[in-house]
Amino acid sequence: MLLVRYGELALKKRNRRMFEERLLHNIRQKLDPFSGVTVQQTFGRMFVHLNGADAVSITQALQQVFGIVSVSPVVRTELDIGEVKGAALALMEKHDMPNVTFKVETQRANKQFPLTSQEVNREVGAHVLRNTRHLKVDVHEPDYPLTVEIRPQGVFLYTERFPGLGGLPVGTSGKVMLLLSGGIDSPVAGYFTMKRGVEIEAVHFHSYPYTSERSLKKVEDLTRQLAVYGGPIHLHVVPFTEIQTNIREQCEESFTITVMRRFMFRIAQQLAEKRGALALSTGESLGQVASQTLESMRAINEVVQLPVLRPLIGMDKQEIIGVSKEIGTYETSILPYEDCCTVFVPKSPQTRPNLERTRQNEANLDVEELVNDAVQHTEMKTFTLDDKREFASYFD
Ligand SMILES: Nc1ncnc2c1ncn2[C@@H]1O[C@H](COP(=O)(O)OP(=O)(O)OP(=O)(O)O)[C@@H](O)[C@H]1O
Repeated sequence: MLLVRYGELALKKRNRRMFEERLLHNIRQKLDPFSGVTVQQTFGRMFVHLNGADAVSITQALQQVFGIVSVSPVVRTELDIGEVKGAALALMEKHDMPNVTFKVETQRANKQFPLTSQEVNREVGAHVLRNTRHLKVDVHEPDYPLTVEIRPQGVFLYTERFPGLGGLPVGTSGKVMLLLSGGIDSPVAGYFTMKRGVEIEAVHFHSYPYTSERSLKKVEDLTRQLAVYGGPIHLHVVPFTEIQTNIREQCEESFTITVMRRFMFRIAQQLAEKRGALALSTGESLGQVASQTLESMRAINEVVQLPVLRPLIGMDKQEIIGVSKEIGTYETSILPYEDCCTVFVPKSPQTRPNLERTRQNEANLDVEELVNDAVQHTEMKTFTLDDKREFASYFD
């Protein structure tokens, strides 16, 4: 079986129970495709009973679940030193090669056990040394620390510890609406938002026919990739052509980007309120492009009341690219595509838009009607880890 450790030990009692229940739910959901596998929560950790399923694939799946600190394949024996020695030898035999070292580390949480930790270390270590050809003991830097945990329910032995993603289980910190473009940054922002336990829904602004079906497919693929970490994700696709056309006709060219972003935020906020999301999240970082200066952010933020999370604010482009490669979104993000923001690019956009002039630029637009109309025609699709379960629906 697999031993799953989780962190955030500072959590208070009530929060801790919620954390554990949610983590258990998320692990079960993640392991749903593996038949026969069961999960059990006991004494501050979880055990995954493999029942014949492949330990490597399941460990990899668990390494994509937020809230898990590490995973170890473990062997359980009865509270009997003879059995412990046998299990220790079976675990170490596969590493019996020249120049490989080990060390037995016993933790005795069960004081009823007749031997002390030191005695278990000695007996188990001696048994392994006697029955293998090459293995040697190194107490300082062993290749394989062999942990023996003696607990009331039995003895648990393991040599490996695979790191998890850490963070909090998705669903323990409320819901956020992520503005998801087809670029590199916003999927990474979605990943970091989920890392702190937030469930996300995504919103994408699509300017058909200026932006193609292919660019929409790309955003759907990115949503699917984020669902690997967050469970099923709803994607709201907003028709944005009408608004962009109006902006182009009515606004000074240099203000089009700022005004367009204000519309995106207004619409995202309405959708967030409909769906019970408490904040927006974007892939903005400071100073990367003209629209990402503090002055721009202030002009854009002005139109919403919900908090706007910007998880990438302290990151350099190279760091963001590094994360996007690790989480598997990079290859999709760099596919050529048109975003609604790149279709009508002004020659010299305002880098420090003045608030008063921004408002004046919207004076000739029927903001409320345009926003309501876009929200009404928004289409919602749901993407899960398992593509076959994808379905589409509409809401008014
Ligand atoms: N078509 C869109 N649909 C939804 N959100 C968008 C769209 N275009 C931009 N955004 C949001 O605005 C943010 C800033 O967009 P911008 O194009 O200025 O930056 P970017 O650094 O290229 O971001 P990204 O790599 O995520 O596209 C994006 O990270 C995303 O959150």
